[in-house]
Amino acid sequence: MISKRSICWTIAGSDSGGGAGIQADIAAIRAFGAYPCSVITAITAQNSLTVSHIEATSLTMFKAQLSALLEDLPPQAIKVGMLPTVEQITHFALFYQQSLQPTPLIIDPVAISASGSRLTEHHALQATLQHLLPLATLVTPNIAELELLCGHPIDSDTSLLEGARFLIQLGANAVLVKGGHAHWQGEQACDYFISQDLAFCLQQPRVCTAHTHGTGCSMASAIAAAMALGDPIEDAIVQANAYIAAGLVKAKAVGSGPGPVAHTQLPTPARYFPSLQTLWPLIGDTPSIAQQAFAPVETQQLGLYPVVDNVERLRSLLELGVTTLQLRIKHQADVDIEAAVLQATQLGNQYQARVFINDHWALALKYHAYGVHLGQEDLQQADLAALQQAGVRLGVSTHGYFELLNALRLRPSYIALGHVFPTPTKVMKSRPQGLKRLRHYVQISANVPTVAIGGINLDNATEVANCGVGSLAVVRAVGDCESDQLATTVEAFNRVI
Ligand SMILES: Cc1ncc(COP(=O)(O)OP(=O)(O)O)c(N)n1
Ligand SMILES: Cc1ncsc1CCOP(=O)(O)O
Repeated sequence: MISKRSICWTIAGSDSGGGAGIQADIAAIRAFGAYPCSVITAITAQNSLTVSHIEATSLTMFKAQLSALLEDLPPQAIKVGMLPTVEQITHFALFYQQSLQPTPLIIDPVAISASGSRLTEHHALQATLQHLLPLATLVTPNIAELELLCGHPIDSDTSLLEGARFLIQLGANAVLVKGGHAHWQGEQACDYFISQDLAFCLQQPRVCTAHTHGTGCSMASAIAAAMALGDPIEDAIVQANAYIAAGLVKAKAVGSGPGPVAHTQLPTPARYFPSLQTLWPLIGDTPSIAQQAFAPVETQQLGLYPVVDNVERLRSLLELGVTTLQLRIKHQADVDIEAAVLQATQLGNQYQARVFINDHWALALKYHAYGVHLGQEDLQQADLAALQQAGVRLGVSTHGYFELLNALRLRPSYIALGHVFPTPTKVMKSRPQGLKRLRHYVQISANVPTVAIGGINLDNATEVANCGVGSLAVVRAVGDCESDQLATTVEAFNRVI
């Protein structure tokens, strides 16, 4: 049963041809597993060749739909497509502020159909800029829509980014410019995401097809659906990008003109997932990036991976034959960290084990540790180029699709995927990812060794291992063991992984 918690509204026009507008939105929202509710703003008479007639819904009917839904089916996210009249735009802006804020609001600024027909009143553009954009969690223009909104030609990455920045200056929280028609980009199509503090592009080989009808509507709805289900905006965008890539590959003609993007099932196969490029200069930051892959860990199967906070426990585990370990010392003011890193590194060398140092990359570099484990925030401070050149292995934490792509970009020695289950060990900003996502993340990680972490114990270790991960990282399952139980616990994990 779909719970009330995953209701996603689409506020858009009906496409009688079935490929775009409300019809596409409902298909995409359903495919993601959210529950679609609709507010119809206009009825269009169209087929795959042309739009022959448009009638805006009366303001009374528009208001009635919004009120009916609000009363009984409040949304977890909203997608707005075609709003054909100024009065609909101004009414919705007020209604959203009074009754719906801060529900995520994804605005696809539809103004012209793919066949070239104008879909909105002349003054609708100005009203969108003035009333709607400042409320947007995300605006998702294509190149033609961005040109209309910002009033200058978009014919290069530079003009595209200027256009996106203009929308942010108007108050939009974030902008995703879809690069499907950015032909200067050549064989690769890039979707650009820009917000105040993050800028990245998602790159895919361009799919050569004429059957792109409904791509914009479906993309914005997919993002809204993923957010309704609780995904953060970056993860929603990555999934929507993969969903559309798969939809374009599978798209077919239905009438005699361009056919609609296909609506596929999730999870989408790994080959449809984009690669990520960061656009650091845009937000005034240029962290060090290694040019080459990090030194390998020599195996896809790192096995049991205890994460411990003291050198004595590390030594005991080495004596029991554990070959992958991490020293993770946090918030222990009385500990001499440098001495602990040196000892842990020396013990690792002595037992020929893989000892990773959490966070303290400069000390790991100084004492030439086997490896370092870093979180996503740490990646911006660490001298990654120096670590890679020194042959220090790199493990990276990830907590979702976006962070996974960000980690893959660095070609690390392993990728940690978590947290799989709830854990009291650490205050987490993200949700538990669960086994279904874990399995999907392993597929997307391709040949990079994977490590699962978070809430793993002997009761659930087998089902986690069955997701295809090469390693199980545990804090409590080994750290909380009495010394006399340590050997039995290690043996039990070794039988699983
Ligand atoms: C294998 C492995 N995965 C994740 C972590 C988490 O590290 P932590 O320092 O607690 O947090 P972030 O680095 O993810 O911010 C780990 N230590 N080991
Ligand atoms: C450090 C860390 N990073 C993600 S979850 C986690 C804690 C895992 O601890 P436990 O194995 O006790 O659940």
